[in-house]
Amino acid sequence: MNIVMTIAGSDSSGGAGIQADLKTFQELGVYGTSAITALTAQNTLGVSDILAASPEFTVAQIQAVFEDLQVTAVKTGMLFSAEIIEAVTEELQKHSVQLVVDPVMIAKGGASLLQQEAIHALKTKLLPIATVLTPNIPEAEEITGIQIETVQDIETAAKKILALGVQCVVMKGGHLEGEEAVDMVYFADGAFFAMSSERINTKHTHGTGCTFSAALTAFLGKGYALRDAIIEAKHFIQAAISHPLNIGNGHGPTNHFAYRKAQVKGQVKLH
Ligand SMILES: Nc1ncnc2c1ncn2[C@@H]1O[C@H](COP(=O)(O)OP(=O)(O)O)[C@@H](O)[C@H]1O
Ligand SMILES: Cc1ncc(COP(=O)(O)OP(=O)(O)O)c(N)n1
Repeated sequence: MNIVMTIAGSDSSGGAGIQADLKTFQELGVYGTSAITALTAQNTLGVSDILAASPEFTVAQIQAVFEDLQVTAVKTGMLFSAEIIEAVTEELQKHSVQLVVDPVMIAKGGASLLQQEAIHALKTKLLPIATVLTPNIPEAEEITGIQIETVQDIETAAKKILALGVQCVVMKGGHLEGEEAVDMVYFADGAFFAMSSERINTKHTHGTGCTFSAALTAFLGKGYALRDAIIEAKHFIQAAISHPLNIGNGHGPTNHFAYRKAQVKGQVKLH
């Protein structure tokens, strides 16, 4: 059995965070474990409260799992504070795992899920040990200080991120405009490719980034090569966005159960 882990915050409404990750893991046939960094009181309209775990308790969860189970791939989501990032990095450095870092910063409703002063720790501690970083455009802007408006800006920002030590960066284009949702993938060795899929006209995109990075982690845990895992994760999120559940009064969740039933072949084009 392939065992993977998510280190992230709990979303009480189940569309993002730990809940989205575990549903995605289950759907992709890997065994999901978790370390919860924070509880959020949240629904499809927004986040109303946050209770962070201590760095010590976050690490205790990771240690309990790793002492007993053979985890091969880990993702991080909401990490909330510099103290949690530092503690998680120190612990993960002891293990040989593929690490997907989703640099969760702001929820769709505008709530801050990462303290401003934690961005330095993300860049200097966690990124150097990461296999792949999956920022959306605002997150890439925050990490690099570059205002991203053009494809050239995306490339410049990606190169700045790779210089921090991560092996690969997926610049997610969900926040851009256009008929296609385009993600651009850059590797430290200079390789590059872009993936595009039809942009679905929907407000039900709560947890898209969490779900994409969880699917990527699951495919890495199953032994896929990094490039193939990224492409298959894009298929997974496209299926999840294309088959809406239509629940809640705000930004509803994606459908984590659509991938197996949906016809995903040909939905993602590579450039
Ligand atoms: N409306 C959409 N239609 C199709 N794909 C989308 C849509 N919105 C986001 N995506 C895809 O979902 C994934 C997550 O992207 P994004 O929404 O930018 O992340 P985040 O949730 O971190 O803001 C990316 O692969 C992106 O291209
Ligand atoms: C607990 C928790 N973690 C992460 C997020 C943000 O998830 P993301 O996938 O970036 O989705 P949106 O916030 O853009 O919908 C969250 N809301 N809660």
